[in-house]
Amino acid sequence: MRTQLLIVEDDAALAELLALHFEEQGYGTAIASTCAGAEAHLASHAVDLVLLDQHLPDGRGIELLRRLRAEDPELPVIMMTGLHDLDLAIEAIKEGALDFVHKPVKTQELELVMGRALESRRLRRELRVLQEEPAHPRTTSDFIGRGEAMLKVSKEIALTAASHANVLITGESGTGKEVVARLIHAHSGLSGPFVAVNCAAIVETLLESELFGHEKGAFTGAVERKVGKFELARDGTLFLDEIGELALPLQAKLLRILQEGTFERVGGNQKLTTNARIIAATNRDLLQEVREKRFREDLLYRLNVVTVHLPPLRERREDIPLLAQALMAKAAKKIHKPPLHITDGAEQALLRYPWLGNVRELENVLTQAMVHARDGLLTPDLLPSGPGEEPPPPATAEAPLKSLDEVEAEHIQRVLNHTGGHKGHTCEILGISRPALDRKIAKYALTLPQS
Ligand SMILES: Nc1ncnc2c1ncn2[C@@H]1O[C@H](COP(=O)(O)OP(=O)(O)OP(=O)(O)O)[C@@H](O)[C@H]1O
Repeated sequence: MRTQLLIVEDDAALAELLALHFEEQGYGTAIASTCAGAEAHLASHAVDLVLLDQHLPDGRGIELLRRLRAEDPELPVIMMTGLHDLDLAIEAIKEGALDFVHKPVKTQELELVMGRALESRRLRRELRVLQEEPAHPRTTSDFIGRGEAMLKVSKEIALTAASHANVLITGESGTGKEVVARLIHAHSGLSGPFVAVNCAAIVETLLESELFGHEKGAFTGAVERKVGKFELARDGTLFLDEIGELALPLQAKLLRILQEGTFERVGGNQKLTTNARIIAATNRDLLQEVREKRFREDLLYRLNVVTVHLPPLRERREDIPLLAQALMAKAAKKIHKPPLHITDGAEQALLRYPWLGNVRELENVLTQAMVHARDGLLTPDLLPSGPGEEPPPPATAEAPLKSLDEVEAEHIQRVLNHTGGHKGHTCEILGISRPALDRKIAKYALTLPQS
């Protein structure tokens, strides 16, 4: 996507010269000869950088700069000032201009200054994204999975990464969908950031502005213009987690973006373009959701150009020992306690356990064990299925087959027993929210042991 430059200059010959020069350099350019013209252009076009002259027929450039900064504090503006106008240059910087160049403008100097301005904007954007996002594995060595099932996944990641096609990652909660999305991004060669949005964590009305941004005054509380995740993910990846939770009106909007590559901020009429690669994830069966008319079929096919399926941990138990080591090493850095030595008994327990909350549950159980361990050993009593409790029956032909509900009820009860009925810890281990736990307790009439 071309970088869009707005030249605000009333000297038509100079404006044309600059426009021509930067068009040749690959920029998209527009010219405004007045403050009013510049503001009108900015209200209806996406602009990456403004070149602003001080003397304009309907006002001073510095005043326009002040208004532009109030409207959008992230818009980079470069002032063009007279050679001896040092006071003005200083004032412009104070008002938030990123830089200034003296007139007569030398295009080479301007190129340098513009390059710096765009780079600083990119870094600021990335910094903001990093501040918003928790750290996650970025390299394949952080991704554990040596068994058959995960080798297949690794191969899919490698094949998918460079294609830039939209990807749908499916798998139960906690199987590592976000880890895989980040790996695909890290190996894609895309220059922009990885931006994650959890579609289930934000109420529908706010999700729209989170995704698309909003204009100042678009609704009560919109005191400033907000840049949405689609804009932040420019040249990068937008990770839409729990896409199955997206409400139907937003599904329609998302479909339009995927078809046309354009969108508008909430309360705005400016058509913005996006080139973000979309990676979506879900723990739902989207085909079933389509059959039940809760998910748009056309959207599913747009998102699902490539599918990566992550099997549940209980179907790749061979990875558990290695994962346990890696997850303890990771937790050690967070809680400042050393990783534990896994005893044979504990390894057997880890291999038997159902892990309905998958890798996240394993991570939480091990972190808790590290907190409680006394002698550097991981022993079975530190794990939810400790001594005194019956291990799950082996899956032989004679063993009675249980429904998923029965297994779930039994498992949640076991974790509740382990935490002494502490709901917060139980949620952490299971990787589910507090309301979800309360619903399950009511549904299965589970009992809360007193600690
Ligand atoms: N293969 C793996 N190797 C190392 N760590 C992993 C792996 N898979 C998952 N994890 C870790 O397990 C935790 C859960 O992973 P992640 O958040 O990616 O799961 P998810 O499937 O996106 O979950 P949800 O559906 O609940 O959003 C994270 O802390 C992640 O770092």
